[in-house]
Amino acid sequence: MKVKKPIPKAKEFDSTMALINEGFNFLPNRRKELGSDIFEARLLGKKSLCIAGEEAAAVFYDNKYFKRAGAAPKPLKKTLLGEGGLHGRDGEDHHHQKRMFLSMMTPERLEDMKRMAIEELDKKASQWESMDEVLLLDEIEEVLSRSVMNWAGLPLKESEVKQRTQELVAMVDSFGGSLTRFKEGAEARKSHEAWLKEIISDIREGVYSPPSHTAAYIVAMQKSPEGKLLNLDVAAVDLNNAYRPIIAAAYLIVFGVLAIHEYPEMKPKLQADKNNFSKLFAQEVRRYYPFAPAMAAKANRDFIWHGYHVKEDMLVVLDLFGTNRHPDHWENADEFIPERFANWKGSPFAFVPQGGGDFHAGHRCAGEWMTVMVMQAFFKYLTENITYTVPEQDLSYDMARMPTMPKSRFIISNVQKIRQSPDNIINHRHSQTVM
Ligand code: HEM
Repeated sequence: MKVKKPIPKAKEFDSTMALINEGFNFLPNRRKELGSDIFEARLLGKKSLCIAGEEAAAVFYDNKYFKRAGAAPKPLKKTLLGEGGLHGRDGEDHHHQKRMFLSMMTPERLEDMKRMAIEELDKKASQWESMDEVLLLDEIEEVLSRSVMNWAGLPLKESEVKQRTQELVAMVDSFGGSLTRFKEGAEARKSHEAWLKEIISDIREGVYSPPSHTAAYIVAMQKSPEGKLLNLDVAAVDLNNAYRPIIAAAYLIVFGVLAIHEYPEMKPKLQADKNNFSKLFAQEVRRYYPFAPAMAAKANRDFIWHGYHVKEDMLVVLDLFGTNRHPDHWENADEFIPERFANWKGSPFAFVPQGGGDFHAGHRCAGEWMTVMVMQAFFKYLTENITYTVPEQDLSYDMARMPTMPKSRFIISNVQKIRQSPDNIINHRHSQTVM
């Protein structure tokens, strides 16, 4: 970890606009310019400490030093995260709700999600065969949205699929500073939460009875440590948190398809899947391509770190994207090399595309196992079960847009199914193991 003393400051009086303009590169750019993995910057008018790397992540995810209450910016709560949900909780209150989320992610339930998603993908692929051009990002968003709402036990009517999918997509696509996307995300959240509140009320009144292992049932009937059902608004936010985020995997799946296109040697390796290559590939896609730029927390006490006095309530921002590419931990960090994961010793703090630390005790993403499993299964399906061509298009991606994706949203043509059934993917043994 590179630390310059005294801890340097970003050049701008307030760096919020620079963050919006530079996007994923803002934190890495400043670290490079300042020669330090720790620097001070003013963000949204608040003095903040920006940090990166394995050691930084270890401190950031230590509950002794940090809390989440009041850390997330307001616009994020109106769109991506919702208000009052798991992300902003601390201590036993957080642990209690986190246990609920993790109870949904049993191996059986993860298998259910993989099967449902691959079945939907296989149905879509049949339609793609008669289409001139397929907009892959949009199609995968719909596949994931249909399957995850089914997985979550929601009563989704065919006539509602478009609307509810668009709402999930608008919430996920809302961060990063664009006013239009913020407004769409906020509207989507209002409409989606209103729908979820009706469903939760129906479950509580016995009017609607999804299976007891589904997210809808679990959240509707979840009780606080004092034995009370969750407040309806909070229950809607948490139920949404239990399935909406899989939409983020659509962006990463499309980036994986981009990698397959740009590095032609990947396709035969994925098909052969020697030493579980598809898992290594999914991990490298999560490390290399940008999705979540950073996380914010607040210091819950005064403490000194690398000679810097972190004051209670100070905002601290961890560079997730930059940590995944930190040269201290990753050799040739800016190159796409799935094999690096074959001998990777594992670290809860150096590889943080979905947050770091411990699943139960901390804020590490509750959906990480599901994400890896779904990504791996999709990469296998897209290389083993169909063939397609990639027409001329703009596949570049804008690092200033958060979240980002290939500008063309990845178009494929001439799709042909080469297997009648998706069972080879559904029953594949190696993608059944989680992390
Ligand atoms: C590509 C897919 C995904 C990405 C990039 C992603 C990213 C993240 C990130 C960065 C965090 C914050 C970590 C922190 O607070 O320090 C998080 C938390 C969370 N994620 Fe995900 N996530 C993904 C998929 C999922 C899925 C599929 C689910 C559930 C089905 C999910 C549920 C959650 C929940 C409930 C939290 C809050 C955990 C807590 O505060 O304790 N995520 N995710």
